[in-house]
Amino acid sequence: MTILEQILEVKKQEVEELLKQRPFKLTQAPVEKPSLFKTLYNAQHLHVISEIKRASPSKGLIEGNVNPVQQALAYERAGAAAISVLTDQQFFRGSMADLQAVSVAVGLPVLCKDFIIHHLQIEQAKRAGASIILLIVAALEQEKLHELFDYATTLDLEVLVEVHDLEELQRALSIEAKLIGVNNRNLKTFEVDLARTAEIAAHFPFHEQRVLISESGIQDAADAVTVSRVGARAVLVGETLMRSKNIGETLRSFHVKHGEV
Ligand SMILES: O=P(O)(O)OC[C@@H](O)[C@@H](O)c1c[nH]c2ccccc12
Repeated sequence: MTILEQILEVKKQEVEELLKQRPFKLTQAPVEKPSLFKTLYNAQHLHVISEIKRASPSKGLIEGNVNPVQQALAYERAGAAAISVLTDQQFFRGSMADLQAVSVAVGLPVLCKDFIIHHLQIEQAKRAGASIILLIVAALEQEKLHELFDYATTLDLEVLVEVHDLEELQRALSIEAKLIGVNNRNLKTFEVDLARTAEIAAHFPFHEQRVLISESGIQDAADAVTVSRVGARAVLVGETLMRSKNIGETLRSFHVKHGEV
């Protein structure tokens, strides 16, 4: 079984639990967040979606003792475009409580980073204050992908649709996804290669109103230049920022000006 298959097995069990807890009570009205799409579409430089990531299946423990709110505030001060919060508990040591605390603390858009396979997870994310959810094309049948995308849209959530190859790009385009992320990490083998972004970019309809985001494996300014050159409007960065001793400096080093590289 690949790691993605293992994670999806656990997600099915989690959804069973969620079904028992239904209906959810909305404890607080979610706060209005700016649109990530608008920020990226109108930007003059490459933006950073900064991730709260304690651990991962590929890297093990990254920063187990992080205070998610302090980390998110540091990202906000440094000029992040959005905060991504891993909410998966078993494989990434995150939680919905992390997301909720971060969403209340920052004014930025907040992405619920999880493996979503059921609409109840989307409701849960919304309830915790997410303004964006992730849908991973490789984890979903096309019909389900479409259904979950439409459902999130009706809840006023933005949707980051994650792809890894050209076939998945076509699937994302066909549901009218506007925020499309290329995961440079293969979720089946953990292999990281920024060439994935270049490959997808070569077939990306930049003339339509869509933005391309390069996810995973961004380590330094040279990597940011590499993906910016092929047309990425943002990078999604976890580990490098989690380990950084100077978040402001690291993050700003990724703010490569468009058209100047
Ligand atoms: O820590 P990195 O290599 O900067 O990667 C961040 C992010 O792209 C990665 O966490 C990620 C991208 N897509 C995912 C899907 C599920 C879990 C995690 C991810």
